[in-house]
Amino acid sequence: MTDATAAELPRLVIEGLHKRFGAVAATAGVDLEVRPRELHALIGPNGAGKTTLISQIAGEIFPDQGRILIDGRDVTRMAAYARAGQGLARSFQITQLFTDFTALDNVAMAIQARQGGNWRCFGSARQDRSLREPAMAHLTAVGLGHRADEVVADLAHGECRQLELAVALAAEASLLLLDEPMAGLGPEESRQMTRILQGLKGRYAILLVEHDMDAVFALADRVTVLVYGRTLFTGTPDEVRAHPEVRAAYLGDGV
Ligand SMILES: Nc1ncnc2c1ncn2[C@@H]1O[C@H](COP(=O)(O)OP(=O)(O)OP(=O)(O)O)[C@@H](O)[C@H]1O
Repeated sequence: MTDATAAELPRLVIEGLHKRFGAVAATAGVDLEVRPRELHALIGPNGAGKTTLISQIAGEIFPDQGRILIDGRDVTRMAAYARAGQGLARSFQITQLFTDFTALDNVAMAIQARQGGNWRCFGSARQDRSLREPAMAHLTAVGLGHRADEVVADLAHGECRQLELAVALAAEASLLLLDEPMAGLGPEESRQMTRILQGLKGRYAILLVEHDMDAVFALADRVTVLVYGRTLFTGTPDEVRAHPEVRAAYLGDGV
């Protein structure tokens, strides 16, 4: 393989993924590719299977059929923690923040965990510049540098979202699964999160599940539309807006 072809290898490939819950086919044949440094949005009506798909990519549930490849490596049966070693991080629906610690502490702990450190020794590590400096850089990247010394319990909801993103970045993730980052945010917080994701775009491969169509169309390089657990269409935001079946199945509903 030449360097050029290696550079173009998709970060994430989903092939023919199926997952049933009893009678419900939550994922019923999904194909999807996320290219290097692409921000790829996943949209679809409620119940289309978006979260089920993200959970399979993260390794929290296993598919019945199909394959998941990260950087060409088959991870379909790999445990969730091992996928983190492949550069994968999921954020927003499952992240646990330590509410009695500061924003900076939370990010520093994520770095320490990534390095194989022990959180019980964290008190002494708080003063460790090798943790604090990169932690501050991640906080700054998500627009939270000025709140570094705030205890998490005192942060606003939107700021916790920003911190969760910093924690994912601290895990040295290069392939981010972002599950509804705008959920529960007010209009100004959503715009702030859109600006933050715009700043991360091009530095990471991102698969973004989001119902906020303004954010999706502002951010995405490409969009995949899921309907009834299947890939209906993948294209640029303009192609998705113009696609008759997508309009009928999703956008035409005034979503
Ligand atoms: N653990 C489960 N057990 C049974 N059914 C499930 C389970 N998880 C999801 N489902 C069903 O699978 C289908 C897809 O659900 P999923 O949450 O993946 O959709 P979604 O596109 O993320 O929806 P939303 O936009 O509302 O979050 C739904 O019919 C849901 O009820």
